[in-house]
Amino acid sequence: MSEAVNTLDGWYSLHLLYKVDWASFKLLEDSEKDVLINELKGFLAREEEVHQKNEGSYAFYNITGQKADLILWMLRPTIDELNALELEFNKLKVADFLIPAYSYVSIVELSSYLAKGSDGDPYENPFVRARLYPEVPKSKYICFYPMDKKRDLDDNWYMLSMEERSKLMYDHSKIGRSYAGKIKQFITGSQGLDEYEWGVTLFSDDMLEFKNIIYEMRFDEVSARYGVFGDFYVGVHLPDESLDAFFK
Ligand code: VOV
Repeated sequence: MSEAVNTLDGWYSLHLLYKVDWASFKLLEDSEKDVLINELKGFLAREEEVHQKNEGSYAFYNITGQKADLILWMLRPTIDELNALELEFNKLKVADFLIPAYSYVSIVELSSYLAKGSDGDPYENPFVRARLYPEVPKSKYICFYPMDKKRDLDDNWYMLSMEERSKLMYDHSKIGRSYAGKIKQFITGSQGLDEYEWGVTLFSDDMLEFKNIIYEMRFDEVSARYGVFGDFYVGVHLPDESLDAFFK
């Protein structure tokens, strides 16, 4: 059996994607829309408060295309908190007009392929903590997709030796690092929690950078040989001040 990689695991992660039932929504009076939008703003303000206190984080974006209209990404120390938050969100008035499109449960993950052995508890290392309990940025654009590593007989990531996987991950990280300052990436592990093995959530102020990095990585062996991808969701940041324009 190949040696399993150790992971450091941070906040729990829940991606919720919804379509808006515009036909029903448009029948509401403006005053009813205002009540609903204000209630949603209250929910997001509470998310922002938690984010500011570094007790969790979140992102709220308008998805482009017909797969969904909205993505709400929430991070918390426990799955119980995410479970309660999902319930709270579903009880908002706006949820009467939202149709679930996709959801993804995972945990912020840091693998040890490239870790330099260091003394002490890694969970106390400030650099590690910043990765495991991250501040999600409010970049203009988001790109989210789930993915697997292949388990075919000929190409099986899980049957490679630790040395081979570490070498491949090193090459992967070299490409990733060339996008420093352009893309912020969050890898969440979902083995045993959801359909795919990882969620990839990227943020950038330039949508083209998503295409650039993902295309470049396709030529790298980790993705070219072993990457299996789910649906891609891209979208535009939906800050508080844009909610009225979005819904009305
Ligand atoms: C800004 C871009 C960027 C950077 C810097 C980066 C770097 C790194 C490092 C250093 C490491 C390993 C340590 C860790 O941090 O876990 C990883 C790990 C990982 N990555 Fe990555 N990745 C990026 C970006 C990036 C992208 C765009 C993708 C999607 C691949 C594609 O073809 O669409 C991806 C995938 C992953 C995955 C699935 C893992 C976990 C693999 C596993 O088997 O455990 N990643 N990644």
